[in-house]
Amino acid sequence: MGASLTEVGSKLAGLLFIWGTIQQLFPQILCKRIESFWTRLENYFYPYVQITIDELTNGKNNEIYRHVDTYLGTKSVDTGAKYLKAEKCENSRSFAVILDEGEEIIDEFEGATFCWRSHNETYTITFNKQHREIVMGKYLKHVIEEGRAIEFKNKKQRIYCNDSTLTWWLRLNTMWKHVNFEHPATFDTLAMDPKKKEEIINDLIAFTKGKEFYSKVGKAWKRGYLLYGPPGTGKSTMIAAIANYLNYDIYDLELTSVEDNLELKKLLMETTSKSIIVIEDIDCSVDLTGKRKKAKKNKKKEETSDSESDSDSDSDSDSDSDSDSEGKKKLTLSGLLNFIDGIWSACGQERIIIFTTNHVDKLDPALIRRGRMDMHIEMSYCRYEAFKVLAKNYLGIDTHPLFQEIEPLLEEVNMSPCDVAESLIRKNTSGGIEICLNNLILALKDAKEKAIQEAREKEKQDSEQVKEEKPKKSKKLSTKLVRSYGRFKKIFR
Ligand SMILES: Nc1ncnc2c1ncn2[C@@H]1O[C@H](COP(=O)(O)OP(=O)(O)OP(=O)(O)O)[C@@H](O)[C@H]1O
Ligand SMILES: [Mg+2]
Repeated sequence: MGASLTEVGSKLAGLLFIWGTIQQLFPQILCKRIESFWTRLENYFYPYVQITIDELTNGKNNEIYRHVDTYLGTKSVDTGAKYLKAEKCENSRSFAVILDEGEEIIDEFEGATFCWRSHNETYTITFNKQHREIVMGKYLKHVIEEGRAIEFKNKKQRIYCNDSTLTWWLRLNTMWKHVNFEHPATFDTLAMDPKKKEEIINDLIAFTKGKEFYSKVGKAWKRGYLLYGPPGTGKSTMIAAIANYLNYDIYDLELTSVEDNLELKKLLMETTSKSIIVIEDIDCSVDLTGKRKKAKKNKKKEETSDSESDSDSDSDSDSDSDSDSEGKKKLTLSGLLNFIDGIWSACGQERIIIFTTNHVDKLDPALIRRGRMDMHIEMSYCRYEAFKVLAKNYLGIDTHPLFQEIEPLLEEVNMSPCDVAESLIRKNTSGGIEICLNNLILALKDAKEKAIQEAREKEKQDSEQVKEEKPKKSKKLSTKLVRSYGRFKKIFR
């Protein structure tokens, strides 16, 4: 009896085990079958994929969301979306129009259709799964680039300066101080030879479109311009015109406020792409031997203690200017050269470096060699073509009978565009165009007369100098003759 009970028990246990196994196995297989069937059914009735772009990712602003926002804002006009929001964006010249909550728009790209929906600070894009490759490979990239380009076009330009008066804790955050840049200069208002102007504009266009070229030839994407010429010929105005043309920010680097090479490097690292780094009057900022001139703030000190400054400058010239061998921190020419085209100079992309000077001959050739300063642009005195631009700007005229008189005078006289503009700017106060032009003619004649007088005086001075030197020479000759006569006498005595 006991044996038969044990047998029944073990058989029951076997049956329970098989039942458990069946229970475990079948639902999974069944579920999988149902699942795959459902997916097939879903794909058949709903063959779409959805991508979500949130405004915040890990608590930080999602850059892609912003670009999508801008892109869809501009698309909303063409697609006839009805529910929109207008927003004033920080650092933007105009307000932005974006999709309102729940609004949808349809966008098309390469024959594919995409449905965008704004919902709860999120954008969702829905598309047919057969367009997955287009979306991943091209479309999203296109949306981001377009959005970025629109933002760039609308952004307010800024001008930055390196401020040595910033306290050290503020400098930890940034070494540059900025204000909005609102200079009205453009290439249209810039008075210079039209061919030269066109050449510069073409060079700028080639540069901005040169991303692939620069990467192909293995060069950092940057370009250097040297602007040289007498005062008042439009060097600073040209910088403003370039910045406005490209919509770039300007970093106005005051070298005399830079402590040492390391600080220069830090300043460089804090500049952004699509910007112009300007060093004005470069010949006044850095000694051509590579030594740094005293910072402006130390000027007074120098004046009061001449002897101190003498010994200082001596020690400067004694030391090897391009090395920090004595552990002294300083800004050197080599530091500046590294700033322009050392490996660190490639820490940002699409950057322009501009130097200006009144004395190009004073600059170290290493500083302005091609490759560092790719284009040397001479800003010269106002000739007839440049004058016509100024006349158009200041007087609103293309031609005038008095131009015939002005043209030859401008070719003869060296007058800066700044001085020419000064005569033309008095249109309102002087009473009219003709009076302005006559004033200019008088100013040009005066300048011509002055130049002739100066030339005469110089000639006179030169001839007097020659006269003074002649008796000296003849005196020297006679003493020589006397001496040699003495020797001659000695020999034949
Ligand atoms: N080529 C120019 N075209 C239009 N305006 C000019 C030109 N040159 C000078 N001006 C006028 O003269 C003023 C002085 O010009 P700007 O400051 O550009 O000269 P600069 O060459 O930078 O002089 P500096 O060498 O003294 O710095 C400008 O405000 C501008 O109005
Ligand atoms: Mg200037």
